[in-house]
Amino acid sequence: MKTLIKDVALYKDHVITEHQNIEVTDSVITGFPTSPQAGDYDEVLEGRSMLALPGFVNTHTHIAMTVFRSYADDMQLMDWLEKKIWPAEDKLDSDVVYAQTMLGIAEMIRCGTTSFADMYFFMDDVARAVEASGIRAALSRGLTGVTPNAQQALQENKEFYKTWHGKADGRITVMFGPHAPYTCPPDYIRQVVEAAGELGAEVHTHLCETKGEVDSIVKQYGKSPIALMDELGLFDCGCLAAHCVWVDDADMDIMVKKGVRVAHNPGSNLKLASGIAPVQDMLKKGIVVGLGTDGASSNNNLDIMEEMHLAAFIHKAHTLDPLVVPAESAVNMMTEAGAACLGYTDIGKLETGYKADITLVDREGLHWYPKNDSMSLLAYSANSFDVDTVMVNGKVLLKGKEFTTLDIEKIKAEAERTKEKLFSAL
Ligand SMILES: CSC[C@H]1O[C@@H](n2cnc3c(O)ncnc32)[C@H](O)[C@@H]1O
Ligand SMILES: [Zn+2]
Repeated sequence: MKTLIKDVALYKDHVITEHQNIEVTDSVITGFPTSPQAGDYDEVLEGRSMLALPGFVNTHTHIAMTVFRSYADDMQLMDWLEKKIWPAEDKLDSDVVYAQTMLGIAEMIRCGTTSFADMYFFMDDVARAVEASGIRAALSRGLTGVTPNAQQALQENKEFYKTWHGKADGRITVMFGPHAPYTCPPDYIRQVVEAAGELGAEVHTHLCETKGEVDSIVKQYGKSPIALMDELGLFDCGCLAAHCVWVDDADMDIMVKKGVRVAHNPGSNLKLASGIAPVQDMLKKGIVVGLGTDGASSNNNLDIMEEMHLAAFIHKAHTLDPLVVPAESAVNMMTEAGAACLGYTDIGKLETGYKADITLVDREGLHWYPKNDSMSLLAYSANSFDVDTVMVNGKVLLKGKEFTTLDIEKIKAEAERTKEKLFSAL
């Protein structure tokens, strides 16, 4: 199958060049022909007025938490988790998780996302939804060491890896998902490290999200969560760490040394009043920082372009420095750096040999005029309604802002049905 994306503005090597063509063969970008003949292609996508970007990456979410959207607002993290979310999550089942995951995937595709990192429960159902929808994902079974099912959950993560890693034409990869230092005591982290190490799997965790978390870990163990996790070997697995709001210079030096990648979730951090991560310092030190939405209950949507806007804005105000997180840097976090966060080596760039995960953004909205700098317009003016076309692994999932494969009315109905079922059990 050969596809041509014709006459499109191309984001490549961190710059945007007008009037380019992209050739896709099966699942891979195979070139940028200068005079392509339409007759040589099975499918031609008109790119005039569009901007082609590497597919957007949501580096941290709990996808099926769509069911808890607008269920528990205006609370701080631990209150929110302990009083509202964890009791409700006890009632989840595989039917709810599948339906809500499909809803979340549809929302992400509509916003230009081509891959995401998830940590949750009923992960076989999440994987089935990823497989069916055509999106790409790095999935982990959420693990807590303080609950009675700690050992069973770890066993499930192992089985989940064996069943799904590399499946769905390579669109699914599996990580281990130790939830956080305050739910995973040292001995449990050691077991996770051993299990992940045996399989060669990476880990996805929450770290240093709130000041309270850091204070209590320092009090309990005499060191920061970052230093503790380093000592326990978690970073030697290859680690994607969500939040990292309350990290200091010494922590960041460890993160640089151990190649810890950060999922920055500005929307969730603002809504849960957790704080603002020192992203400008992380970037200066060379830490890979991607963007995440976190779950739809602490955001309250899965719109990664909104996170890009927030990232491009809040750090300027927080540091009183308008030069931090410039437009290109914010776009890079949503694309190339995001892909690196998920451990991908052939995704995140529009280059020959890379997987054809491509998002086309329509530049005809009034907010794209006058036609000044496209990078600036994308980072500061655009919104996800501008997303026109989404391709994952060479397959078009959204075209002309319409879904090509998903039955959206059915997805909405199932989301309603399973929400009713869950809440009637609470
Ligand atoms: C063990 S599966 C994942 C677990 O994480 C919870 N969660 C959702 N958002 C956050 C957050 O911002 N910080 C910490 N934990 C979070 C989710 O509800 C699941 O229980
Ligand atoms: Zn989270």
